Amino acid sequence: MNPNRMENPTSNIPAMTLQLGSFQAAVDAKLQDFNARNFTAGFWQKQADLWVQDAEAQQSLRSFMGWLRVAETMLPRVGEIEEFAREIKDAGFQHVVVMGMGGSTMTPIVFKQAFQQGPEALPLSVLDTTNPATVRQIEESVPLAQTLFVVASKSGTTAEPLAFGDYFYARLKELKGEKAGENFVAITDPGSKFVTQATEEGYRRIFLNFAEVGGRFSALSYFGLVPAALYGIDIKTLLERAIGMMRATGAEGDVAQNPGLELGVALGVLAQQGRDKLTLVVPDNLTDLGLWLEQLIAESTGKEGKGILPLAGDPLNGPEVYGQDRVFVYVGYENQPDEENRRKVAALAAAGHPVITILMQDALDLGQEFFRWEVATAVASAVLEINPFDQPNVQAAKTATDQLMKVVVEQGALPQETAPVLQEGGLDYYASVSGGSAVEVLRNFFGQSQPGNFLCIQAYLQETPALNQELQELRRVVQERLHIATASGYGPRFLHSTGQYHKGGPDTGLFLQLTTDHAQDLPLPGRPYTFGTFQNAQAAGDLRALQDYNRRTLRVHLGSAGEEQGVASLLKALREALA
Ligand SMILES: O=P(O)(O)OC[C@H]1O[C@H](O)[C@H](O)[C@@H](O)[C@@H]1O
Repeated sequence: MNPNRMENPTSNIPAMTLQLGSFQAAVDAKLQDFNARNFTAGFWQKQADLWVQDAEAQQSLRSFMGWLRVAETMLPRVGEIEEFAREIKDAGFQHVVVMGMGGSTMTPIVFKQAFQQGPEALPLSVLDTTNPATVRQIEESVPLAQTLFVVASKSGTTAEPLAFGDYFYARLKELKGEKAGENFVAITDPGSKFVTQATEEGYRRIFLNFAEVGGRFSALSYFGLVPAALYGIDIKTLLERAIGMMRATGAEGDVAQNPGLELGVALGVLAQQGRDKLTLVVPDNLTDLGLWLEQLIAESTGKEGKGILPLAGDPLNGPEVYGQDRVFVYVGYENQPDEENRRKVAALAAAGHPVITILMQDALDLGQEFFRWEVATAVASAVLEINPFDQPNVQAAKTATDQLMKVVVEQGALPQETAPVLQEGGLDYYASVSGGSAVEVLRNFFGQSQPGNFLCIQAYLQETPALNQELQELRRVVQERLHIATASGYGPRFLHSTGQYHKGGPDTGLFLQLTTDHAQDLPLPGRPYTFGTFQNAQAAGDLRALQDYNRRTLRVHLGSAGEEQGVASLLKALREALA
């Protein structure tokens, strides 16, 4: 590492190159306009009228800007967190499972992929799905009595983390009786209801985070740092590099060039010009950074019919395949050639697509990058004149799910479904389009596609490498035949991420929901329903919410065909439908 890094931190900011082609002039004009309005100074002073004009919205916006200086707040607490990590190791723990949704677990997911486990540290798993097969898989893969469960929920009221906590607490009680709490840690906001529960259940430790730091902006707070320290990451350096980026973006006064402002203005202006699909290209060891960026950008900007749609994992192809709605962002490492990706991205730039490139020195630069992207997301939201810190349409799916769960509690099962438009080969198709065969239903559904649209696969299934491959192939077929963007997410994870954009952003999505019968379901202790019913209710609730927003939806229930086999049949029909 460069020994001068802390003396002059801004000199080590990872290189960012913007190749904006014909969009450069519009971006420059907006930058000039922002600079003339002293945007950077106002930004750090939390001047809410830079975003919205409504007084109530301004007040709410200001109250969620604690992330601006959270890295500085956390730096003196590094000792406390590292001491805790040592205590856990000394107590004989052998594994850590972080459980939560959205912003509360996305950062550990990135860390687990981007870093090697530290030599003195513990292996890490993350649970962020109600899928019973996944819960079971995690349970079977860890030594339960020697596992530390970190329940991470800012609000302390999110249904999933509370269910995960209750499930594993009951399992630990069977093993350790009244001492079960020794294996549990909470990260939550002061005063949340969960603080009371965790205290009553004798949790080993409760880390109180900060009310003014929102979930998706919490990477550099306890939510990101406690799992990072347990996994053996040098959190001091991570924070120091984030502080370097704070300075570069004007935390200590004016700067000649502000990398967060430049990125944010570019993304905001490009979106206004129709380049609203932010297509992420990363090397294999950074694919989960794509998930982190998705939740940050989609949930912050996807509202009021506007927004930037970040796409993680959209197949990288030749320029002729893409429409005019793309901006490509490559994030990689200076010293990692990643030749194929870089060559393809260069071809896209040469063909006139806007391309942004960010090269990090090593994974610890993620500290800086989290902060750069947080600033850029807030800036892009100012260009779009929206409040980046609320998520008004996430609630729609939660409310619909809650209503369905009420029926489950009262009547013992989810309400009867309407009949599918088609049943074929063990698969049930539910859609507003009809057809006499799967091929026809798919042809009619995708026949609605227009330039600038996107396919969104919503898989309420067990994530496996084989299924990932199949879904990727499905995306490739749609991308190559229809020339539209493709997104894919596992439910309920994406509900706490891109789900906001799906309902609050522009009406350009074609939503393909995949559900299954849960062959090996798991009961939830103290509740009259199973994980499987919970996941099905989440799928049904979100489908209802999407339909309430008049989105185009197709649900394919894979039934008991087996998930991989079911998707394989669907893929076969899709190939024929789009031939
Ligand atoms: O941390 P929690 O309060 O449990 O919230 C978890 C997630 O829930 C919601 O869906 C929000 O839209 C996300 O921004 C948040 O990260």
